[in-house]
Amino acid sequence: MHSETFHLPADTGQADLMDLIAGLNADNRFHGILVQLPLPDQIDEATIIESIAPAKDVDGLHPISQGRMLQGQPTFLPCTPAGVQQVLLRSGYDPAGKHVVIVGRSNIVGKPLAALLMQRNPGGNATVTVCHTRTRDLPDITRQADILVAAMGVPGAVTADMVREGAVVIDVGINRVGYRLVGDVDYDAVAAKAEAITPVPGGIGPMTIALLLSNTLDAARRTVSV
Ligand SMILES: Nc1nc(=O)c2c([nH]1)NC[C@@H]1CN(c3ccc(C(=O)N[C@@H](CCC(=O)O)C(=O)O)cc3)C=[N+]21
Repeated sequence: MHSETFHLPADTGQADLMDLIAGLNADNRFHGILVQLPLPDQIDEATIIESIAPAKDVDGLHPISQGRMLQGQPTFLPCTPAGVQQVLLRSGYDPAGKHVVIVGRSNIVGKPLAALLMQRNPGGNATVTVCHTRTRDLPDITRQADILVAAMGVPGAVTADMVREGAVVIDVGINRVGYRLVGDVDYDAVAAKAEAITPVPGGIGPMTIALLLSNTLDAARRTVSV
């Protein structure tokens, strides 16, 4: 597999980044393109993501990919949400009929995960609640979760009092605290209550990478027609 990383200076202008993407869109040595987020302030993220050819959008963040996903059509699924879905299915926790509470509404995790898990599709059929910074009585709602997904990007934000005994807890957080990598869940205390929990590191992060490779393989096989 051929792969290249383009490290650009932090002050790169929008036009230069667009030029690079246009070149990669047209270069048939590359089946997939991922623009690492977040981008610096001088660059408009939405414009950049929309400049990626949908056929190479292995990150699943292009509005065409997300629109197709929302409508339940086959497309590149965003890697972290698809990784969460796979870890649930492969661990025996089909979300169908379950109350999934997602804390966090980012374009890269919370919003697309909600769309994915509510689909009338295998791996979907969940009842989904999305919580965020303006949610009132957050612990009240998280305690109703059969499956609780922490995706707010705040280290240790999900504490044991927020989790129902026997819940399944998915920690999407990747936070660097000093030299340590920690999730959004207060792991030890929550693990004592949960039926199952994903650790950080060694949980959803590696699943995200696996789904990125899976999408890239699909792109190379052209199984996704876009
Ligand atoms: N367009 C875009 N798509 C992304 O998917 C995207 C992004 N931008 N920007 C940054 C975040 C973060 N992210 C991670 C994926 C895997 C690990 C991972 O595998 N971490 C290892 C540990 C790695 C270590 O120890 O440094 C683990 O959790 O076990 C971490 C972080 C993807 N992101």
